[in-house]
Amino acid sequence: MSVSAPVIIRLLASSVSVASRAGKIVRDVMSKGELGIVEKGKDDYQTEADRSAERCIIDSLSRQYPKARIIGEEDSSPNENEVSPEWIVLDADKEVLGLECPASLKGVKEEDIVVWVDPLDGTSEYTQGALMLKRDPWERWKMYLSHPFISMKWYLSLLQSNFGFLEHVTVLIGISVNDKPVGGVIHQPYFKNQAGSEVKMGRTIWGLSEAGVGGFTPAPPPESIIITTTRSHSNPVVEKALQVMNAAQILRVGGAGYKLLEGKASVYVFASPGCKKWDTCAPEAVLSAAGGKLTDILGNFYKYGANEPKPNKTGVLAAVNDELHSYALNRIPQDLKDALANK
Ligand SMILES: Nc1ncnc2c1ncn2[C@@H]1O[C@H](COP(=O)(O)O)[C@@H](OP(=O)(O)O)[C@H]1O
Ligand SMILES: [Mg+2]
Ligand SMILES: [Mg+2]
Ligand SMILES: [Mg+2]
Repeated sequence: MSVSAPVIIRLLASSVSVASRAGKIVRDVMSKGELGIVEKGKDDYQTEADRSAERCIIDSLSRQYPKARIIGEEDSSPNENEVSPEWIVLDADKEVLGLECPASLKGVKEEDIVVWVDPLDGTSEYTQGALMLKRDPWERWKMYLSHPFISMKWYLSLLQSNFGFLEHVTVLIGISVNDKPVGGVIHQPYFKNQAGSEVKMGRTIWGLSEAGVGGFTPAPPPESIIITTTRSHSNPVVEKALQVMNAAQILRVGGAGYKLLEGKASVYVFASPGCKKWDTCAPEAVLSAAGGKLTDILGNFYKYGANEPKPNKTGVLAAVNDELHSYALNRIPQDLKDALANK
């Protein structure tokens, strides 16, 4: 790797490479079918894929950037004996390495960086996707019975959904400096790239402040207001904030990363404290590098320093441009904003 490139560029390039490897781990765990689901809290689950992908990312990055602070959702402390050598990725994406570093980021030192890692965003959709890979209806029913957190309503919607919701799953690596997300990687393990008759799985998108985005072409926003929100963590306050938007359509999809990528929606509204810093750091960096804005429901930016609280207590409001962000912010009633702020 070019040691002459500024550390932000090298770290972003390393993150692009390791995110693809983590995506392969996510697919491999699913193919094996042993998900190893652990309940962390209410509506909050972890699988073997979350744990292994996190070890792959954190070990790979911390070996190369020992002075950066790296924080992962799953808190899986690196243990030399458990990390398979194939999970250590030391190469770096060539396209990102060749980027011109913005002047404001050239002087950033490794110790100034905080990296927020969500090894698998959309765990609910991932575990539900596993059901759909069971072709035998009896096997599928038995697996459903071992997923006590999937309601009958969801089960029926899954049966209608063909491929489940695996496309909603992403791997997120967000890079912050001075509390601000400046670089982000969003990898989609189940994105299908059609090359002739061959299908290659996986796509990686990156964004760097003042430099732009790569790995995809941002679509122009839809003409009418289309909102995206949670599929699996709704509640009456979340619904109230959606009703006031006067939206032409509401798309309910999984994961924080996927909502901002999908290209079909222009605003993401989530009036709930459920998302954490690892859910929003990479998406905020990519969105803002593409001209969008992500704040809480009150319109304030979150801070991404290592000692900041992990929960995004006052919800998420994101839009593809400032105008739509202001529109959505003004529509949310003050009493709802106060209720979240005082929770
Ligand atoms: N009420 C809640 N409890 C736990 N996690 C929540 C939550 N609401 C949102 N989240 C987290 O925020 C991310 C996006 O949520 P959603 O898909 O509902 O929009 C998910 O990340 P993970 O899948 O990485 O855990 C999810 O777990
Ligand atoms: Mg989780
Ligand atoms: Mg997440
Ligand atoms: Mg996660």
